[in-house]
Amino acid sequence: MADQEIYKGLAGVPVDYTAVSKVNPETNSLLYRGYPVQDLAASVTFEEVAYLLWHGELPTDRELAAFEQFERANRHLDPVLKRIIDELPTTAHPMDVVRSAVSVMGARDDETADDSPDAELRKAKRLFAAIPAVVAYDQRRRRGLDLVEPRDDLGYSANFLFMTFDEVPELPVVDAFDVSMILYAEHSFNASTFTARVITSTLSDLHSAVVGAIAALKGPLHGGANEAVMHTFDEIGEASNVTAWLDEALAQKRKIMGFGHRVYKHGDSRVPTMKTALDSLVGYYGRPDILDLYNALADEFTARKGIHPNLDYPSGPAYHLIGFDTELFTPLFVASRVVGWTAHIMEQRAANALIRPLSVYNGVDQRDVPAREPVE
Ligand SMILES: CC(=O)SCCNC(=O)CCNC(=O)[C@H](O)C(C)(C)COP(=O)(O)OP(=O)(O)OC[C@H]1O[C@@H](n2cnc3c(N)ncnc32)[C@H](O)[C@@H]1OP(=O)(O)O
Ligand SMILES: O=C([O-])CC(=O)C(=O)O
Repeated sequence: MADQEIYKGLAGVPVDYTAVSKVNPETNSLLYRGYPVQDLAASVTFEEVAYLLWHGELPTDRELAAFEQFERANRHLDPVLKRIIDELPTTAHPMDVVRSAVSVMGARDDETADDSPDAELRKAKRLFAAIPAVVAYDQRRRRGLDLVEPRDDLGYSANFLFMTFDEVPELPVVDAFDVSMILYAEHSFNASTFTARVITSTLSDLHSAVVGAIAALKGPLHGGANEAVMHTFDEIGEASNVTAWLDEALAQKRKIMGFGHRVYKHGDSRVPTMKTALDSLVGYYGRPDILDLYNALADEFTARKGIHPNLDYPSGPAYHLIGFDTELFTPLFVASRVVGWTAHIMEQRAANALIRPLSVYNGVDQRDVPAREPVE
């Protein structure tokens, strides 16, 4: 029945309940377990947000101390994993490296087959702790530099930057990076989270679901857009070129990366908070040219098309200013979103139903297989 209604891209279709986060396009707001994300970004660390997303409540001082201890104890790059990463060509995209790394972590985790809630939580926390070392080392090896061991006296974000750049970062940089991690951590049934839930729904394991989620995040219509934003900035060069560049891009019907959203149609709730973090980085690094280009493109594209920036738009230039190579931007998104993915994996497992929608067949009608001449 080709005239049966279908919901292409599942647009507008609610497929399950979630208590992890609430995306509200009417009020342009995002709640993590009931808390407005911009309030969390202003007052707590990424570690506390991760705890909140997994456990449903912010940690007490004692709970936070125990979690921080666990995280710091699991930060090291497993030497076996390092050897495997070293075998991967630097022509491989860093998303392929982090996806392969999580797959190896799954194969080497003693609890992979244990899907009890406690084991799932421990695996989620181990991934949270270990992914930064993979991303940081991948950037370093691409630059011909050695591994930097983690430091136990630094928080998650400061240590992440330390392992990448081999120097203790200044507070404004740590703060902006931490805010980006908080904002990227969770966003309801986006494509990568939904992928993780589909995989979990078959009763597959947590690492497999995260590997699938990374694969879904890689695409430029989703997480890959933060990298693509920087390529756009490089192409445009400077603010004065925006109009001419946009004329041509729109004439070619190109998608402008970092703009538009499936759910938010009047602006992404996270952009103002990330834009403030970008402003602070622009001031810290003395790069008003980046802000001029950012504003020129955002103002002109939104005025012409009524399409607003999404979180990837301010995050791209922010990561560039901090010093990350452009191809590493989406792996940074992975490091953060692994929290949301694993919270959803646990939620899916706790009230599972196999995810298996229907399709409406529109191929050729039933026909007979042609008779074959017998082979001599
Ligand atoms: C963290 C995140 O993952 S946020 C998303 C990151 N992705 C991007 O930034 C990639 C660029 N943006 C896009 O491709 C889209 O806005 C999406 C995929 C994010 C959402 O798209 P959808 O909800 O499926 O809407 P769709 O792609 O159908 O867009 C509706 C219309 O707006 C246009 N449009 C939407 N976004 C853009 C854009 N960034 N540039 C140019 N046109 C756009 C589409 O071409 C379409 O126009 P049409 O009706 O004339 O064909
Ligand atoms: O919600 C979405 O579709 C995409 C997004 O913004 C995210 O995953 O952060």
